[in-house]
Amino acid sequence: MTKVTVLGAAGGIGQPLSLLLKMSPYVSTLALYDLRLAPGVARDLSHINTNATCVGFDKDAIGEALDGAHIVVIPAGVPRKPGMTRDDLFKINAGIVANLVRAAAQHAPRARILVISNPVNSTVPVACETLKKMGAFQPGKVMGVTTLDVVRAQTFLSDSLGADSYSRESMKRAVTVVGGHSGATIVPVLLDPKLRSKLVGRRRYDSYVHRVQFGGDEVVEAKQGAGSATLSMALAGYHFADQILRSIHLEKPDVAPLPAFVYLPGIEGGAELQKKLNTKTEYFAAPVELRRGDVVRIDTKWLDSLGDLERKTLQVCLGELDGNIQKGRRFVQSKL
Ligand SMILES: NC(=O)C1=CN([C@@H]2O[C@H](COP(=O)(O)OP(=O)(O)OC[C@H]3O[C@@H](n4cnc5c(N)ncnc54)[C@H](O)[C@@H]3O)[C@@H](O)[C@H]2O)C=CC1
Ligand SMILES: O=C([O-])CC(=O)C(=O)O
Repeated sequence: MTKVTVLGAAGGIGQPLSLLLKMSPYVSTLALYDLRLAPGVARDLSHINTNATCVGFDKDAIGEALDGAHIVVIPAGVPRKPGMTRDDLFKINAGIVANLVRAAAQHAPRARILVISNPVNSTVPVACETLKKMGAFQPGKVMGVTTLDVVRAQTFLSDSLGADSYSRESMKRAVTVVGGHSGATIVPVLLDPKLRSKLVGRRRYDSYVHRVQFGGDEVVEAKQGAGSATLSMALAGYHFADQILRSIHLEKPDVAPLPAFVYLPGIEGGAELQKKLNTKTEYFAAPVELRRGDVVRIDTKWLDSLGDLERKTLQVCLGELDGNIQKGRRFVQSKL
């Protein structure tokens, strides 16, 4: 019996993500919560003939929505409009994430918390610091969802190499993404040396990396003020949640370990990663190993396949990441 609660379930990401979760054989209860419309969305989904029971909750029923959840997914918050950076969302979304995480700790203390709300590089530190303050922080249970970067990195690699010879499906183990989830902090890492050699031309590599780093802007511009990526994000969020669900149900992962933006000092492999990267950063996205739905180890194998250009991209990432992290930490620490 596995309960998943979606906070922000009536939004652009929340609705299709809830639809995908309703199709999951691992979900027995799907609880939808939003400030508006969640009971309506839940009623709609509840007519689908899959086993998960889908229930929607009004704004003042967050406790009930969260009660006993094994996984809490948070896509609540405002999205970008053209001309904005993810960091511009911090003012509103940091408070939303802090309040929702506080409620999750109270009503679902054993839940894995999957943070989608932007800016992830700061909202994950907000979540972790909020939990630390409550004495409820379990590092292996808080994950920033960066799967969309991996989905894009695979799609754009196929585009860049020529989809006729290098299909999108065949890219699944060819590239991962580490670092963070905004602009220069997004670092694609090619795992297949043969493919790397095909991208060697400096300009080709640079334009590939740029497209992965700024893929979000492409969607924001194309949607002309009506929001950011929702459908591709719902799929990516579902892929990530599916790996957690499989792990809870003692099933083997069906894809290469996905990255998540996590708190390094609390997780095995975190100190090794900091040492190898020569950084003190406390948060970083890297492929993670799961056990019973929790992150138990950070994978460092990808470091062995780094090329010179990737090392440079990583240095730029680390330079930028710290400011995002400190912003999140300060937000919580300033609220005594
Ligand atoms: N991690 C990632 O890769 C990605 C993250 N995002 C982020 O996801 C967030 C949501 O994006 P969309 O779904 O497009 O936005 P949206 O505006 O369509 O939906 C957000 C939903 O959150 C709800 N909400 C706001 N405050 C809430 C609260 N306190 N409690 C419960 N629900 C609340 C709203 O009522 C709305 O239904 C944004 O911050 C966006 O930047 C978007 C794409 C990718
Ligand atoms: O770009 C945005 O604001 C939404 C997002 O995080 C993405 O699409 O990667």
